[in-house]
Amino acid sequence: MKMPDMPLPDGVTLESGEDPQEVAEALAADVARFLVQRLERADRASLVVSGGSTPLPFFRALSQVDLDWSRVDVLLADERWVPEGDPASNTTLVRENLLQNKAADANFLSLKQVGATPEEGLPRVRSALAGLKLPLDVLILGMGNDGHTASLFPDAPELPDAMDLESRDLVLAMNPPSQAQQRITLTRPVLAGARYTALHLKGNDKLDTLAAAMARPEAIMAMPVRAFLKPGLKVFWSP
Ligand SMILES: O=C(O)[C@H](O)[C@@H](O)[C@H](O)[C@H](O)COP(=O)(O)O
Repeated sequence: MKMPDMPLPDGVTLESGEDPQEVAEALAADVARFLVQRLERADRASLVVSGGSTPLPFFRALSQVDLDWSRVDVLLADERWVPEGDPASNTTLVRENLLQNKAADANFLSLKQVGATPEEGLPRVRSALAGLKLPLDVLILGMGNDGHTASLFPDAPELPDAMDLESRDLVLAMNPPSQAQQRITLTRPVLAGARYTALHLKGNDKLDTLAAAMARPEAIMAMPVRAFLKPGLKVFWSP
């Protein structure tokens, strides 16, 4: 694939192409290879995906892959606190596009549980995730142009807790004033421990944001995605 001319932090790789579909398929093939390897060594594997608009072709490509999906636990890195079926629901996006075809046998662990607010729903979300083994196996992150990833938003009052590497919380409620919906997110220590991490980006604007994130690696609270620009990260980008 063609690479944009961009210096990357040590150990971070970039795969890029002109065609978003082709890049999504390359990511799906890479993820599938990793999942198959994990399933040779472990009873189950976890696959953590992000919502938003970028992952749709990746979900559809991955859903066609032949592997033992009955041993894969799928969950979201973050969710908007809206009912299933709402156009903003990441759960609905995943159910309709990833948990289909060959992947219909996967076990889905939902971050959206009963409760008027994410704070109220947290105990049920923790119960839903009780069987999840850490470290996570595969993590696919997205990124917003404010430098958020998952629901680690720079303007969320809960950000210091969610970014705390000493925190033992698996999930936290997030209330960023910039967002239309309340959120729930896996915390940084959980996300950052994943065995395989990819950052899936689409659009020239995202490349500019990535360059801005790389320019000041230490300022992670201003752009939380910076916390994930570390050795082993695979960036997949298309215009
Ligand atoms: O629920 C969400 O919104 C996310 O999980 C979020 O972190 C997303 O990955 C980025 O905002 C990128 O979103 P786009 O793919 O729509 O640009």
